[in-house]
Amino acid sequence: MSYCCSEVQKKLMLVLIERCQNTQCMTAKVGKTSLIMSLVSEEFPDEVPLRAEEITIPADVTPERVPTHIVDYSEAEQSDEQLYQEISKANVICIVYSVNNKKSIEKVTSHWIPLINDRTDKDSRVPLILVGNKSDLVDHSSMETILPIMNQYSEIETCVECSAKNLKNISELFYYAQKAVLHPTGPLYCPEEKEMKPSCIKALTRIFKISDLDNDGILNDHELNFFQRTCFNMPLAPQALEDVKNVVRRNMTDGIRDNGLTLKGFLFLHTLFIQRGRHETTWTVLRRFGYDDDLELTQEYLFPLLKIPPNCTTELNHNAYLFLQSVFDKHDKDRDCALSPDELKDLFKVFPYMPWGPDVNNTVYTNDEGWITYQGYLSQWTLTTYLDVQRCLEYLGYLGYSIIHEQESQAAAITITRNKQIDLQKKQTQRSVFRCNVLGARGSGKSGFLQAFLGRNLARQKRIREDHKSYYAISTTYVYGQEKYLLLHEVLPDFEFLSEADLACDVVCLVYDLSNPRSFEYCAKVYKKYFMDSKTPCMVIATKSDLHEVRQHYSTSPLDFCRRHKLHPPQQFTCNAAEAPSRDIYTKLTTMAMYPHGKLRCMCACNRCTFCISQNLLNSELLHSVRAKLYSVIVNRHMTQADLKNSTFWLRASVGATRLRWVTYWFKLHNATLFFYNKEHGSNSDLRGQYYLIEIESVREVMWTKKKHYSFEIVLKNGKRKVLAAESADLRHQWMCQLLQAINHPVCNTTELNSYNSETAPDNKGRTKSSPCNRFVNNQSGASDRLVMRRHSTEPVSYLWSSSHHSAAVILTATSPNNTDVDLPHAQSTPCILDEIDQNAEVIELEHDYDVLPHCKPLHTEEPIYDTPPSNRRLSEREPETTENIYDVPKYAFRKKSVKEASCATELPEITGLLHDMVLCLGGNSADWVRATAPGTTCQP
Ligand SMILES: Nc1nc2c(ncn2[C@@H]2O[C@H](COP(=O)(O)OP(=O)(O)OP(=O)(O)O)[C@@H](O)[C@H]2O)c(=O)[nH]1
Repeated sequence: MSYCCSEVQKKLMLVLIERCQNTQCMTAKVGKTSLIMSLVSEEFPDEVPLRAEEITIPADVTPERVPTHIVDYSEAEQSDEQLYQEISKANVICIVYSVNNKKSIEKVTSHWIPLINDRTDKDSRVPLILVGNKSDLVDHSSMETILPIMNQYSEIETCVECSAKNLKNISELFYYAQKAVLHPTGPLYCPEEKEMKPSCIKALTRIFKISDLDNDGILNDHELNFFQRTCFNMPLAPQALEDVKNVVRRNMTDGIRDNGLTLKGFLFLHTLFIQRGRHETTWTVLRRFGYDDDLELTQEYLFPLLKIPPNCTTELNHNAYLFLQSVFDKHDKDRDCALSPDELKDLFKVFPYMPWGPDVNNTVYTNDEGWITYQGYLSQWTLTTYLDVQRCLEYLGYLGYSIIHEQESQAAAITITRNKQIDLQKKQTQRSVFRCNVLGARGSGKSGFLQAFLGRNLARQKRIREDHKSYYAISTTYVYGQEKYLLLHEVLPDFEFLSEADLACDVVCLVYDLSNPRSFEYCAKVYKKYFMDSKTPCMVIATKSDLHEVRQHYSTSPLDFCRRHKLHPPQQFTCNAAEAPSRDIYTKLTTMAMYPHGKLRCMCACNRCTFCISQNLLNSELLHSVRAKLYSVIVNRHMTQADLKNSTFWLRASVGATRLRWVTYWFKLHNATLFFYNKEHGSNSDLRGQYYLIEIESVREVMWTKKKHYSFEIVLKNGKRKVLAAESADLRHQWMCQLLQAINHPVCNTTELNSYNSETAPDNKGRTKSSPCNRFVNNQSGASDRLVMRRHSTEPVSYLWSSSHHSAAVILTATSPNNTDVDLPHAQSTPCILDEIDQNAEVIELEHDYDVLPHCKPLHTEEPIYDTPPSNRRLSEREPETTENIYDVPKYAFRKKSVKEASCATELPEITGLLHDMVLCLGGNSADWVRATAPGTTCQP
């Protein structure tokens, strides 16, 4: 990767100075002005002025692509004051001496270096380049004299011998000057201590943690290759990888573990590069991960430009959820689907500070131990994105989102929703997050209402410390099969001063305590003052319904008030129950937020209008029993429940960002949705996700060649595929039938399916067997339309949604073959097909076609829904950005090194990546060289 001027926002200033203070030197001028003239005109000038004009070399003709100002200094023309000024402005200073003039060499240490150092801070010394001009006049090198000086002064970056007359090494001199500025040693390395500086170690440690995709403390081959590609945009040859590991192995005991690079080994490699004068490799890595010259993350990296138009909100897109899921998975070491305090600390180790305080635990779902669950974790990210998108971008930057997901910037994680006014006009929305402001008098039960959304009853709420209280609560709800986030915000009860933020929301919740006669008045007043004329839907909630209801001291009763203002009748609510409070009310609020126009249809409880009549019908016992009958008839036609009860139903799932692994879930087909759960007979809290059958295009058998797996594949309309496997051919057949039937496919009868049973079909070559005959496509528009219509037809049932799920038509048992901790019946006995997949290149090739599912989490948690909102499922098609590699390094130039190294200096290789570069640097005698220069050894740089 190279740096263009937009990446390195600096102009490089170069000051050339020479010794010319006494007569002797004046007669023996070292030729700095000639050097500048030769560079500019590409010929040696016969006559030179006392001082060259200040020149600027444009960025596009310099190797490092930064504009370079070259400033000449002449004692004859300039005062000391002017010289000091130029020194203070310079980014790099070239001290020119003449190789045939010993005195000019001596003056480097006796005059120039002390003069420059006196005018610069010790910690921010300007880099120096020693330039030995007139090499055409001698047939020996001045290096023997110069190298001890280089060792004495750490600020000397490089020494170059050149000839203005022969034009030898002229451009190289300027190249090194640029390089000294762009890839300075100072921030990286302490020459006195011969080790990397703490800030550099900190930055590289963060980089290591981000690159360690499975968080096992080592970079395995896959991760190293990914790292290599990310930083240097090219893969690493397997042999090169082995060579590097061998070098590290030979030089330190704990640099390699389990055939992977440990953090120690990683830091060792970088120390080695810096000592070898290959700072640019380390800088390339640092800059790729967002660091500037001071080893701070740049503003552009953390806060990319993102314009949010008015009336739009910000949400995370599918890609971002996938990334966050992989981050969660890699830190949830014990696989309990929650982050313990230690796991959370580990997750935020790549942050400069702890971003989540204890209030977060009261904002989102936690498990019984009070640890943030997977769903809680995603909810908190959703909340941050909604409320403070800049902060979200910053956090994503710390986690390395744009790097790991190969995006241009963190902004690629954000979806800016459509203007809300357009949503209102069109009466539909694509948004996934809806905000509900909760208002009510003091003590009316607002906090209780928020906490109840997180499944906490009153007894549990009483354990919350006052200083850990949160004014937000966020979780998911389902509205017509779509998962949506509902964000509740408790507004402080100050009637006179409600700010715009207190009022701006998608739905308002007016809360009063039915046991307190003075409670409703506040709601009525707030409604009349702020919401009566607004288009924001409102819902009145009568809290503490477990207590005795009293008459409200207000001119009208709450029910009459609601009727008069065409509001939904007050909804009774209590969180004072043994169980977790009901979630119905939250679903209603989300529905109102999604369909605000719906309030015109029915906000009454008159039992006379069409809406009320349909509502009663839909809720009627009769309809429920008819539905249940029909359902069981369909199910029983193809399978008995008993047949499937003991079946294992495998699902291919991706765990982490990169590895594919099989996990197993229990599946339940419910209406047009295939739900999958962590455990048998799972409830909402065990739900890991679902497929909407309407999204299924086809179902087909597949066969894994090496072992008998009763697999089949469902192909979604977006091209994604999911491979599932049952325990027997029969069960597979039944499942396929069931799914085909559920998608209204006519081609489903026992004979047809059996005749294409993969067990009997010969196919030894491919991973999967698929023929046109055993592929059933859900392309009947009629069928699809019917499903769509069915979905739409539920819309008028706004606010009447019922959260009750019908009992499972089909329940499959499942186990996680890769997780021996799983306490499930088939964990040991069921064959695992992971090995086969991993070994089979064909299978891996198909990796991108498969959707990613959350990893099986066997333990019970409180969370109700797991998967990311379907509306976010849009994968970016963008190609990864390509970057160029660094230019050639010139010949005959010496970076700082020992006499021994200098004597055998050869042309430096092109940089092609950390490890590749290492191998090239080391050459044939790599191991010997590394041993001689390893940190802590006696070799002097
Ligand atoms: N019996 C009963 N008590 C409840 C219920 N909900 C809340 N409470 C109690 O009512 C009191 C006030 O509840 P909060 O939720 O703190 O009320 P609030 O509106 O947030 O109060 P402020 O933040 O002070 O405005 C507390 O003592 C709760 O324990 C409920 O459903 N039933």
